[in-house]
This record gives sequence, structure tokens and C-alpha cells, in this order.
Amino acid sequence: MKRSMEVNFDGLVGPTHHYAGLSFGNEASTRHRNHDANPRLAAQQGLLKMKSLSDAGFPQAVLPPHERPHLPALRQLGFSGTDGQILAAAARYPQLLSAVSSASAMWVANAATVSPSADSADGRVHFTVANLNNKFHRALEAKTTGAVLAAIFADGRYFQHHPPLPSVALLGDEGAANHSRLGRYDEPGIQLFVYGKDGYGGGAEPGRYPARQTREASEAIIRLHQLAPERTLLVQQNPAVIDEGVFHNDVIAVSNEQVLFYHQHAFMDGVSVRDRLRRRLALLQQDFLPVEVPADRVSVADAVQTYLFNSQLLSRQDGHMTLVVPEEARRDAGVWRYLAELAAENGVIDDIRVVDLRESMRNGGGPACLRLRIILTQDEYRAVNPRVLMTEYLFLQLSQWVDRHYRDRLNQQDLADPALLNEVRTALDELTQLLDLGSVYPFQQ
Ligand SMILES: N=C(N)NCCC[C@H](NC(=O)CCC(=O)O)C(=O)O
Repeated sequence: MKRSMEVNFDGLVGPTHHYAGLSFGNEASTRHRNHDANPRLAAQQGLLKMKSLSDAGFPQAVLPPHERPHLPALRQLGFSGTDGQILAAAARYPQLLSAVSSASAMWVANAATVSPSADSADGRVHFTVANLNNKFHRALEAKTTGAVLAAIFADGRYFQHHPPLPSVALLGDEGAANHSRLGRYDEPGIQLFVYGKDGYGGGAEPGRYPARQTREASEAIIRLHQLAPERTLLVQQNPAVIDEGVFHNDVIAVSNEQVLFYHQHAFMDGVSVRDRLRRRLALLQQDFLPVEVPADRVSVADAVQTYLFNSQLLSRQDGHMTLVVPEEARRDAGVWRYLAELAAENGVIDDIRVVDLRESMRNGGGPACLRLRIILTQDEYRAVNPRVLMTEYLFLQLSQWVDRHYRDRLNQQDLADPALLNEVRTALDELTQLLDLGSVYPFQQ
């Protein structure tokens, strides 16, 4: 019998993808503010990643984009009248209109934290939608994310959904981007929660850029997901690297099964993190294979620039692993040399695959940001809405759907165009039918 597996659910880029510089602390976002974007290309690049990984035998699925511009948010902020009038009035506040129009829901590593059933006391897969309250444009995602996850993982025998934590700074939660799970898929493993700061203060904190994840938020998720204390580890991200642009832990570390691939400066006390992980996995009779990248081989600045660690580490049938890195990592001679050596010498990670995600990367979203990984048993897999699972046919349908509905050029000035709102709604209405999601968007209620 085939055993548990990791399924990667990738966010499909939405039709309003543009560059607005909305994410202070995310240097790519700031750098590309007001550049022209190409939403059609962005969506195609994401789809090609999904297709190529699915073709290579890695289980793959898709999560839909959200409705943007988000008119309910503008109404909540006092704009009134017809949709057209609201957009025209909001156009006087370009940053606000950008925020309610951002396609940021594509980065589904921030959609939720997911714990596999092998780790939770009640034997179910637990989901907590991330509140993303550090950035207004991202905080808008939680409601639709909840509706989408409930539509895809509907069977209460297998799936337990938790609403986002209260949306206050104390409980800032950015989902799976600050969460890793070590250990074999079909046995209890160790869940690693990485927070940026203590929400009540008093501990070390970054000085320049915000820490988006709090310790208190991670603690709440550990309780909600019914995780055993001896199989969880709560550690602090190095505040100094947040100040260098590492706004989520998945910009500096990635794990899969027994392997943790991370930068020397990723954690506040990296040596202790490694020792504790090794000890905890040993208690489960499991190995730990840390791969620490020294700063004298790859600097933190180069890690941020190339997104080396925002890669996907995927298990192959032959027991070895493939590392999926962005094109930017190949372009950097030092990082590429490091990767070549790794693949030649590591023994487990022996294959490097490069994907072109330039459109997403310019907003700080690499291969790992675009995916939410979910470990599922065979029964759980069969309970997933099958229409979101990547197939040759779904890939063709989605590619044609993108070609039909997406523009190939978009910037902040285009967002007030009422035609864009109509294009988005027409497209999303079709998509919900294609993926059999029911009515998950505000305009469908
Ligand atoms: N690391 C992970 N898992 N995700 C990356 C998220 C990128 C996203 N960028 C943005 O939201 C930029 C939008 C803009 O500026 O237009 C963010 O900063 O939250």
C-alpha cells in the first residue's frame, strides 16, 4: 500500500497581480514598487511550476486566487455608491486601492498552518487560517482563505478547521512560512515553530523591520492543533536576519522529512535548535540530517537576493530529494557553485531543479512561498476535492482560462478601471465552476 505523502497546494496568481511596495521589510516588494507587472505571465509561470513538478511525480494541487479589488473592504472604510463610484473615489488613495487589489493571496505558504493527522491528538489534519495582520493587504485574505480551505477539505472526519487568531499585533500569525515539520510522513514527527518576537515584548527584536510572527500566536496554534509538547519546538528567528530582509523563516530555512536545510544565521541559537531537533527525533527513533549553510559560503544578503532557501525540498520515490530553486539562485555564481557541490556531495539532496518565477519573485515570493504543503494519508487524500488536483487536463483548462481572462500588463493606475473588476469576477465565477468550489467569493454571496 502507498503511504502518506506530501501534497503541494500552489496558489494560482490572481488577475490583479501588480507591484505596489506594500510590504515594508520585504525588500523585493519595496524595490519593485510601481514597476509594470504582467499578471498573465505570472499566472503562467506558477502553472508551469505546478505542471513540471506534477509531471516529475510530486503530488500537486492548486488553490484559487481571491476576489480583488476587494469592494467589501472599501465599503467598510466608508466608500459608498456603486462599485464604479467606489473605485473612482478610492483611486484618490493609490496605496489603499493597491492594498485592496493585491494578488498577495498567491503566496499560500502564508494562508494557514497545517498539522498532519499523525501529530494531532485527535488524529485529524488541523488547519489554522493565518490572520496576516502585520500588513493590511494580507489581512484581507483570511476570510476567503477559510472558505476555500473548507470547500476543498470538507470532510469533518479527517479535517479540522480553525478560524484565524484574533487580528491584533500580539497574535501576529503568518502561517506555514514560519512552520516546519520534521520526520517521516506517516509517523509522528517534530513540528518546528519559528517566531519573530515575543508579543508581550521583553525579548530580542529586530530594530529596522517588523517581526510578523509572535511567540503567542505559535503557542496558540500548538494548543489548537493538539500537538504533544515533546514533539514541538518553539524557537526564535534571528532578529538580525529579519533586519536584513528575512521577513519569514521560509526565506532562510526549509525542511522535508529528516532534512533541515538552513543558513547558519537563521535562528537565534542555531546550535541549540539543531541539538534539540536531533534529540527529539532520536526519541522517535528517527534520524536528523541538518544541512547548515555557512555564512562564508552564502551571506544572508545573498540568501535574500537569490531566495536559495525559499526552495522546495521534495521527496522522490527513490528515497532521495530534489531541491527546487528559483532562477535567481542559478544566476548567482557563488550560490550556484554551492548548489552544485551540495548535489554532488550531500547524498540525500542530489538533484537541483530551477524554476522561473520572476513575476512573483519581484514581490518577494519564491517557489516555497507559492505552496502550502499538506501531508495526507491515502484516505485523507481521497477526501480532498478531486477537482483541485493537478492533471494534464486541469493544467490545460487553467492555462486557457488564464489566457482568456488575464491582462499582460498592469500597474497601479489600472486598478480603478471598473472593467478590471468585471474581468476578475467573470474569471473567478468560471474558476469556481471549474474547480467545483461553490460560492467562496464575496461577489457570489
Ligand atoms: N515568504 C513567504 N512565504 N511569502 C512571501 C510573501 C510575499 C508578500 N509580498 C507582498 O505582499 C508584496 C505585495 C506588493 O508589494 O505589491 C509579503 O510580503 O507578504
